Amino acid sequence: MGSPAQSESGLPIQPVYDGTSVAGFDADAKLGSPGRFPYTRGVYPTMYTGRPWTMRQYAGFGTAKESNERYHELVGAGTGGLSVAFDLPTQMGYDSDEAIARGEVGKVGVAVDSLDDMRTLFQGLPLDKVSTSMTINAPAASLLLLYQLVAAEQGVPGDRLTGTIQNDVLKEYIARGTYIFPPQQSLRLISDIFAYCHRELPRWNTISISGYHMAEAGATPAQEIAFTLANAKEYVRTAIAAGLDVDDFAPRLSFFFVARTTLLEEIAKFRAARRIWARVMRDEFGARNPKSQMLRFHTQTAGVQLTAQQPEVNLVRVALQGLGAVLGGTQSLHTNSYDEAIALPTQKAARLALRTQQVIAYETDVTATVDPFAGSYVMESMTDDLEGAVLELMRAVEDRGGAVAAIEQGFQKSEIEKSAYRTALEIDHQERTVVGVNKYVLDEEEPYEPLRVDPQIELDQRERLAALREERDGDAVLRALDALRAAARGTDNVLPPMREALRLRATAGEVAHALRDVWGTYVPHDTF
Ligand SMILES: CC(C)(COP(=O)(O)OP(=O)(O)OC[C@H]1O[C@@H](n2cnc3c(N)ncnc32)[C@H](O)[C@@H]1OP(=O)(O)O)[C@@H](O)C(=O)NCCC(=O)NCCSC(=O)CCC(=O)O
Repeated sequence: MGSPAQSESGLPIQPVYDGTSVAGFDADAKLGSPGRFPYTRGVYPTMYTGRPWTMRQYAGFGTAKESNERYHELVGAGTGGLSVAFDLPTQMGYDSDEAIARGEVGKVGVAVDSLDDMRTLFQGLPLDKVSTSMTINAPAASLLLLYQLVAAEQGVPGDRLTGTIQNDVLKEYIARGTYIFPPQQSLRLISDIFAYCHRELPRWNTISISGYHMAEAGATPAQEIAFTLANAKEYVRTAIAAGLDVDDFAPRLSFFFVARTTLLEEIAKFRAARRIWARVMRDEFGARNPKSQMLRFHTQTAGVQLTAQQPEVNLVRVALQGLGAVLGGTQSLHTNSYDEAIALPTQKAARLALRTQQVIAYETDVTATVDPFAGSYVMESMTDDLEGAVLELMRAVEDRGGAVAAIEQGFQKSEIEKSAYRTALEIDHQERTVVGVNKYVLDEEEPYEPLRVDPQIELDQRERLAALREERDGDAVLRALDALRAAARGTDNVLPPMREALRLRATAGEVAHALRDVWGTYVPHDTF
């Protein structure tokens, strides 16, 4: 027999697996049936034979008006859910007319400053029918409340709204960077959101606990799952300590992972993650509601694996990555556009990305049966191996005092950086093949015309803000922001006064500043 290869997590992959690889395998305990504890085989009994995953393409750029047009196009092309990308100032809690926002307005997503922008963003989209994901973290409460206010204007009550806010600040400290407040205050705000949604928006997924960005920063699959589940445990612990019942909020926790081109390990990763989470929730937190034990997740194909060289090859990579997500039982999927390593996707590239999902869903047979790899020697062995590696890393986080303490010690970040460095060296030394980059290189590439965001939109956005500040009742806004500060200083849920301020057309930036006044901001203690 040949020597074992190494998986992305550094685990051996044997050239041949056989019955001895799974000797003593207890199928009842490890797999169960689909839709039953420990959910290894998927969270729903019928999975895609009952309903396909949600095709949810992440999009947004420029102004609310331009993004609204892109959403109408996507819905017209057959996408099943919306996914909003916000620009950096919005994600950092600044308005488009602040000095710090200059040059960034509308660049990596849409600029949303106020109720007026939110209304434009969803013009003509019935919020009782479409489910909407918003990639927003530190200012998640504001954007969610603006969405609720717009829905109310459409006559849609909170209990009809479905969607997700990312709201996962712990991974922002580790990998993504759009944090505002220190960890304790961030966790308090997140618990307030859980409590508010339980009362007002019971079908809303209150958080999307994300490994994706850690993976993009270089985390291995085992690190991605371990650090994500460790963060999830921190959120659960905080909410329980704040007096919430685990079965009141845990059914609405959701997750978000990457899908790489290494298909087998990725499928094993999703299966292992479901099994681990089900046991954590039942055995460590005493969750009784099966929905609290189900790890439901969104997947995005790995952006970091896309190349600027020979960009059309990315279409092939994305198809393989998307296939892995589906074979792993994802609930929702974003397939990247082939030009994303270069710029924002063009309309044609965005459509092709959606078409890729449609081919997997409607032209292959992988949706005809649930968890097709179950019982395969290699798949069950790799699922077990990954489970072991993930549990070991989760223990390492616990040994450091849990996710927040480990973040403050720089643990997750430095582990991820080591992995990223190893991968970069392997590519440089040609130990890892990247087609078109270190092998099969073309001497001359065809020119490519990327999408560019018009700088005029920043000026337009500033004008609209100036008009808003002129028109609204400024004194009422100031009073509402004072009421928000008072709630932040005490223990009352901050969302009701925040909603009132936003309804009076306070901007998202003003709301974030009011909270900064009371809570301060987070300064990372980087250890290098
Ligand atoms: C839970 C998920 C993962 C998926 O929710 P969805 O609504 O799409 O799917 P779902 O909940 O599985 O299914 C919808 C409803 O159909 C039901 N259903 C589904 N399949 C079923 C089946 N086979 N049998 C019976 N019922 C079924 C479910 O129970 C549910 O109803 P009930 O609810 O009544 O039970 C959610 O959180 C989500 O949509 N997340 C998306 C996150 C996202 O787009 N993130 C973008 C990040 S982009 C990013 O960060 C990029 C990088 C960057 O910016 O840095």
